[in-house]
Amino acid sequence: IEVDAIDALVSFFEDLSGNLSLSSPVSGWIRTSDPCESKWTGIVCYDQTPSVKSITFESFNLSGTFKPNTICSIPSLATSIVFISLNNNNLDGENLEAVSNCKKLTHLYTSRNRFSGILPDSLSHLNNLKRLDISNNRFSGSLSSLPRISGLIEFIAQNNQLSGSIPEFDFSNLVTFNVSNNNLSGPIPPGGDLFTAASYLGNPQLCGDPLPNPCESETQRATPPNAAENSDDRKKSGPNSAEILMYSGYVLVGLGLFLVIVIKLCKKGTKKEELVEEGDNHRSKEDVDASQTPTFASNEFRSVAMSKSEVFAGNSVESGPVSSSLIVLTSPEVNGLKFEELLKAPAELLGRGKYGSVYKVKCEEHGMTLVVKRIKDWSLPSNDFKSRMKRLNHVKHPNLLPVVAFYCSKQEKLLVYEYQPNGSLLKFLHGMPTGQTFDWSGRLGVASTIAEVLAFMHDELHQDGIPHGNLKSSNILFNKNMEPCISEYGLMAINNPDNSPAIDIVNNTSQLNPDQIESAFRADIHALGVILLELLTGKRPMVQNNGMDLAKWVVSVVKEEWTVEVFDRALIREGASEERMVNLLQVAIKCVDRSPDSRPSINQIALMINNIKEEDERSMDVSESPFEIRN
Ligand SMILES: Nc1ncnc2c1ncn2[C@@H]1O[C@H](COP(=O)(O)OP(=O)(O)OP(=O)(O)O)[C@@H](O)[C@H]1O
Repeated sequence: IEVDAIDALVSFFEDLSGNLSLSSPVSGWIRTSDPCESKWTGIVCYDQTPSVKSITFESFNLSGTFKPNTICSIPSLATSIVFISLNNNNLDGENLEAVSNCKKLTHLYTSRNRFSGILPDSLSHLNNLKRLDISNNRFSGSLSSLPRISGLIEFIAQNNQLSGSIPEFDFSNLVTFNVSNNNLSGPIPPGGDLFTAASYLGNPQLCGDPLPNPCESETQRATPPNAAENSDDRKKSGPNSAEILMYSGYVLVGLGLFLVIVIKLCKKGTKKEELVEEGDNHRSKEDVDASQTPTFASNEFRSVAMSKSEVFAGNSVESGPVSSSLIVLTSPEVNGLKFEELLKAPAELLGRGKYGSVYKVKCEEHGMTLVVKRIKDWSLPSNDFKSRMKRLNHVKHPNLLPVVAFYCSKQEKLLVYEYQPNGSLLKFLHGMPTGQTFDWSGRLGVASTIAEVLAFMHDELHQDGIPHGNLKSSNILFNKNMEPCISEYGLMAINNPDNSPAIDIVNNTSQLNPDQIESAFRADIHALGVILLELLTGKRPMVQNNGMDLAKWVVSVVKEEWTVEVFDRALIREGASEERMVNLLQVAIKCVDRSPDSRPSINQIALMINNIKEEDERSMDVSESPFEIRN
């Protein structure tokens, strides 16, 4: 790295750090060392060229000033830095408009600081920006220029003092958008209703869909003059009371529908009520006759569903309040599948997990095989479940298995996925027929993909408080191209490896406070660490011979300096690089750290694993040269 860039970085950090002592030790950041070679804290460099890729100082208690001009005026830094995160410090800013000279920036995170003043217009020159988080500061001014950033997929700006109207963003491109608790006013622009009211609440002068208060012209049209007082009252009492009114309406509609269904069922006579036992399910005789083969449908599910067999295709999940018999199909591939067909189709029990049973269901007419997961006793209220489904449906990643349909009632919830023909990572690692191997580069590829998907999902769903909650090797499935996909994101109770009383046996994130949600995300990191350990050791995550779980066992062996002992013999035999296995092991051990706060962030983990993978790929290229000696 050039001297002027090093000088600029050191001055930049001096300005950031302020006078207070930092919450974590920082190494490097002196003029006599190189940021990439000496691995300065908070700096990540590119592998191929020694230049700075990202600067991350999250929760360091930095109390100085963010002066982007110091780094963004140096061409080599301005053209290399893509990621800056200064979340959760005590920073203020100076000459913030200069950040627009860092033209390559894709991520800019400045949440939870003391930034104030007008949000610089020049941010709109950051053409590559994908994610911008300025939440929880004191920024003022308008948002008018931001829609010019065409590729923006995340804009998080709640809890500031922003004013003026909301401009016309390309909402269909945004996956996260939150401007709640500002001073914004006027109507929510077209497309803004793709997000829920939570994205807009706390701006008393904002109106229109999805907020409960219509805009003035609409109010005048809808309410007689003598009702104006009432509508004012409603505004004063705040959106919560209005929301309550709205939801009460939904409840009434739901009750109405429920009554209709019950009456219809009664009219159908008692024939259907003759139940026969089948395993732990009660099924009607008629149903048993209809399909001699076992199906997955419980009587409760079947009776409600059969009385109202509907297929709701495409984005019907968006269409507002729904009755408890609703099944929503969100994938074009399953579009057109009749609900009865799904119910009657032959089903094979794949397993009974902690939270329910999983069935493979063959819908022959459609040439499709689906998987239905039946969860019992998940206390998440139906409305919360539906809004969670809606949110999850917005977040897509090619290596994340989406829910293609769902059903919910108070007693049970059904989730439908496409069947993945190549089994799970658990099976791949621990149930391979002898003679077959799962080689090092394959394992490293899986590790890097899972970390990348998890980083993406955490990024997308952190605001919503939705972690995976049940990440494990049986939930990593190989698709038809043998690519690993994470399944069951955000659907289950929260794993609690730390046995923290804070999140003990809670299965409804909406009941968690922010600290508990944070713990839940950190529990995902622990779970990822266990998967990395399974990949490295080839051992199951369960209790080992001596009564320890895998993480404890690995940590104890490494402490005794017998590190090589932990690796899967197959990897050693294959001649996998010991150095890179140790590097991955170090990442895994950090992930399973007993103190959740000491675990690295998912973005750091994804970067570290990716670096190991890139190094591995490079070494393979070079090793093809006859002069190369492999380590
Ligand atoms: N979409 C799918 N395609 C193929 N196999 C699947 C699919 N979903 C789940 N499975 C497999 O079905 C089996 C049972 O799944 P289940 O989710 O019940 O297991 P689990 O992950 O051990 O339990 P739980 O998630 O309830 O803790 C597992 O082997 C899983 O890999």
